[in-house]
Amino acid sequence: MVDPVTLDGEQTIGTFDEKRAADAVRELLIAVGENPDREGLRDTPARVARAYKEIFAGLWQTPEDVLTTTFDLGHDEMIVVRDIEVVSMCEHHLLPFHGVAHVGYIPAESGKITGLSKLARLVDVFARRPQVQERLTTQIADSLMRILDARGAIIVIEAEHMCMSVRGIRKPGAKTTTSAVRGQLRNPTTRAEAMSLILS
Ligand SMILES: Nc1nc2c(ncn2[C@@H]2O[C@H](COP(=O)(O)OP(=O)(O)OP(=O)(O)O)[C@@H](O)[C@H]2O)c(=O)[nH]1
Ligand SMILES: [Zn+2]
Repeated sequence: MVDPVTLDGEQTIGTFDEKRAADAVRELLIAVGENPDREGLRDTPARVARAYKEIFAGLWQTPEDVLTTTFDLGHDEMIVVRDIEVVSMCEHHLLPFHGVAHVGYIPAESGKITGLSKLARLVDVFARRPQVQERLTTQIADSLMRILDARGAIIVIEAEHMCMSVRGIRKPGAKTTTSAVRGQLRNPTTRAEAMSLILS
């Protein structure tokens, strides 16, 4: 058994236990009144366990793991990547929420920037965990500020929550927008410029 790892100095977790997850899914099937031994469900517990391992893979990664490649391009102005597809799991119901993330930052004066794909990877590190949309948004912003020494960061996430569409209040199509703004992007003019890039 691997030692528990500490992520972002805030979270201590164990390993993904595939057998335990499969046993739990089997129990769940029994609890809902199904027969987990019927042919169609026989492989389901193991399959669901593998799916959860993938869906929650972000629990095994740190933002530092993906923001490794940095260049000094002498570019110290705002960079925005729009419409990064995001799929995460609401921690209240373990149902997906999905939508898009827009990620912008102002690099450190040194011009330390990261590869564009790394911004999408950063989104995934935090999305692939049991989440709430607000925390997902702030964790991305805080990582950019901390790891890239960014002078500013702005993250906007628009998502639809399955827990609001397929159960409970049942309002398909309702979208939730969250934002996190840090550093120089709190300045109203800079923020407005970022928002115009995000919304364009
Ligand atoms: N703020 C926030 N709330 C969320 C998120 N995902 C789900 N929720 C909400 O979490 C709340 C949980 O409320 P509870 O009253 O404990 O659970 P519930 O009885 O299943 O609530 P209903 O969904 O209203 O039926 C619900 O209002 C969800 O809509 C999220 O990312 N952020
Ligand atoms: Zn939910």
